[in-house]
Amino acid sequence: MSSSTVTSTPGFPGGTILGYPRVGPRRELKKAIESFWAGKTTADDVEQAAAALRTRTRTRLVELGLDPTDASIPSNFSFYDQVLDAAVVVGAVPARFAHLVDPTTGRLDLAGYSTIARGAGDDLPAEMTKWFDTNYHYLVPEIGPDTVFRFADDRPVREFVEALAQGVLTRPVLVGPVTFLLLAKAADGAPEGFSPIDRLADLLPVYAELLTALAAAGATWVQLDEPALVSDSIDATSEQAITALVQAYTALAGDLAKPTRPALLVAAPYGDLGAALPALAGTAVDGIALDLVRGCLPAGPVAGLETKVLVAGVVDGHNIWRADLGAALDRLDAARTLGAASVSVGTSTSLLHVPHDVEDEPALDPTLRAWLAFADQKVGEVATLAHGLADGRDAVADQLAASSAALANRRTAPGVVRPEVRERLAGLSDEAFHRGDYAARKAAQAAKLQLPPLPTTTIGSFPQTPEIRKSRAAHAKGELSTEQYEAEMRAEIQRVVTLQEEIGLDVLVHGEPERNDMVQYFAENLDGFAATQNGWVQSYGSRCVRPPILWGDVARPAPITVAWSAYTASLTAKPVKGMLTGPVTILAWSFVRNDQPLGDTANQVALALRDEIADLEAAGIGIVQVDEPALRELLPLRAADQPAYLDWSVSSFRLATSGVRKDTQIHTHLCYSEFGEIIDAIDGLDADVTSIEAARSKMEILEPIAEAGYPRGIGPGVWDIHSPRVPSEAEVTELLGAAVRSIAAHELWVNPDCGLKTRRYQEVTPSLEHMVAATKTVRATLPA
Ligand SMILES: Nc1nc2c(c(=O)[nH]1)N[C@@H](CNc1ccc(C(=O)N[C@@H](CCC(=O)N[C@@H](CCC(=O)N[C@@H](CCC(=O)O)C(=O)O)C(=O)O)C(=O)O)cc1)CN2
Ligand code: MET
Ligand SMILES: [Zn+2]
Repeated sequence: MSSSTVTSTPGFPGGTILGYPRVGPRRELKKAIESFWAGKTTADDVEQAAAALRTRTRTRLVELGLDPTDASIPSNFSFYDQVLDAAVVVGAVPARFAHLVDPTTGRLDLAGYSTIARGAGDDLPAEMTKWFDTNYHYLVPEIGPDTVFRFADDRPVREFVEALAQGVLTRPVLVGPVTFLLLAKAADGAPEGFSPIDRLADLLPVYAELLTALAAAGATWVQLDEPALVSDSIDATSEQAITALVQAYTALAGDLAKPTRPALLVAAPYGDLGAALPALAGTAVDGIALDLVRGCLPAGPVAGLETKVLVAGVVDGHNIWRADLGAALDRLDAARTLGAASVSVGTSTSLLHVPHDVEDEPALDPTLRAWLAFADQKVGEVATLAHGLADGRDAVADQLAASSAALANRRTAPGVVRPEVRERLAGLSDEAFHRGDYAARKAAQAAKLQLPPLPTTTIGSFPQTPEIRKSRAAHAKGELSTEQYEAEMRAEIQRVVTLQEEIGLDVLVHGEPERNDMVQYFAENLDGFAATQNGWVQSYGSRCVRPPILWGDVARPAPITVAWSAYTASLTAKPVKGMLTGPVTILAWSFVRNDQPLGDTANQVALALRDEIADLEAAGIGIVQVDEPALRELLPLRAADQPAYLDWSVSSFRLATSGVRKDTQIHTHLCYSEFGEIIDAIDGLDADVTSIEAARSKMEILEPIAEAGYPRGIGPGVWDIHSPRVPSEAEVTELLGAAVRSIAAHELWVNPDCGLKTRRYQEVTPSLEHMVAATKTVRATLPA
């Protein structure tokens, strides 16, 4: 503990942020890395683009008021994902990728790194899953008893040196060792009962080595992100996690003395540390960053904090509403009562989850724009609050007044409250949430739809080709008339229908060519939402989304999808599945108003969807899929908060889908595989058919479903569409074989893991052909 007594760091008096967007305001990194993947540029070109982007970020952050000399500027760059980066730094490349590591340098090049992320040839990619309760995805590390940890890549040191050479003393950001291991899965072949966290003692020396190297390069602070400690959903009991936390930071901070190591800031974004806070405060780390937007403030002083910097995360890194600066200053005053050596202003999470700059949205209504803060505005808020904290509220009186005025304006602006929407919701009876007996529905649907056993279908989208995107961009710019644009989309639907008929699929889709994104599209067609032009946020790797802003009461001014689905149905004798995005997912992938409970907002969206489904049914569409891939994502990280969430989320889905006749088949689709824990909620949705991701985890998901005796239709994905790999017919046959062994064949559907929008036809056509051929093989094995 000797090191902490020599700490005299004042922390970050000008404020700090936990991280900043990495893809660039015009998605520069996405463009650079995708052209490398396409073989059009070299790894050096990508490195140069990345270095330019890092320089731009640092310059911008200094301009916005962060201090370039006290390590308040984080360095959190990544080519794809920070969890994969951590694995690469500590040498934990799964054995199956060992051939990608250069035997002389012991390093992975950008091509090898990309292969782990995306797969290539026979190399299946690492598993990908959601990062806490966000729409960001990380690559799951694979750790076994024999994984050799070594300091394999000094990229964090090189990036620190690069910044220093440009006059900016950055704070390198790394995924902390405890979170890294808690998020990892046991490598294939690990013995029963083995858990990656068992390897903590072997991993810590590598982190120590890295910290030592960073200190030698001149780093004064390093940030280690430990969000696993705010979540009960991670695969460890909280006592185990806390024990690991104490072990880790006793070793890294207590046993390793400064200046051999930099000061350590342990960050706990996304929620509340709970009992982990006093435990962490008892170690010799130099700073703790708390999420004071999602988390609570302890009631009084915390023992151990008196030697530490407390970074008070009062500016929301997860949403885009302008901060209530007065309330944030109150919170900072309260944070001062915890007894820390000093309090610095911070963001609650990295700013990775918000777009760059609200000033880059010229088309946004100016009234709405005044309510918003994107990453750059949030850095400004941090600087203002730091000023107010240091010099008193009078010093920032103008900014406080502007913040209160924006809030007051938000409360009273037209459209924020629409009485007719509120009255319709208040008048709903219990009946609006129930569909009636499944067995009767199943019989009515079977009689109407006449499908073969193991019906084949897709999840909705077909490839978003460059031509489709160009047309949409031209239409948005006014260069292509609406008439021409819609004619092109109808021609695309015609092609997609013909292809599905040729391949022999049983339930057809229209392919969603007219949608820029499954949430943004609906937001653009509903009242109460605003869409952005440049508000890109990284979702995974090079893939980005522009989350819409849900600012007012939601209503549907006119049918949205009906004409597209009806047109599709006119082209084929096969059943056509209508395609909507569910209320929970629309909320999860938007920036949602924070002035009323999420459940109320969800029900407003649900009513709009209920009307859309009624119109689809009236237009003769017999199957409607309502996607809820984000149902798991919004699940609160603390177990105590989960039942209330599951209650409103499931109810809103039922409100959307319960208005139909019993012979109308409702499908839903959920991505991601850890559904064991929400199996009851999936059951509660009461959908007739549910498709889920299963291929990347080799159908492991079927076990909890079979154990729970799940009673309705289920379509475990047999093709991992997140990878450009084409699965062989044999591979699909094997996955389907596994499925029929655990799920009753009459409830089993055959489909890919997810939509095909990110894929190319050269992958889609053979993969779907393999899927249909494999289905025929497996059908032949079924008892008559
Ligand atoms: N919101 C959301 N979250 C989600 C998913 C999802 O589908 N939506 N799926 C899961 C996985 N995440 C994903 C996230 C993004 C994408 C994706 O494909 N994103 C696209 C952008 C989609 C989009 O907004 N497309 C627009 C804009 C396309 C574009 O880049 N246009 C060019 C111009 C066109 C040209 O000349 O090529 C430009 O703006 O520069 C459109 O089609 O209209 C990308 O990164 O490339 C896929 C999956 C989980 N979370
Ligand atoms: C992320 S879930 C995607 C569902 C949507 N229907 C699609 O096929 O793209
Ligand atoms: Zn999906």
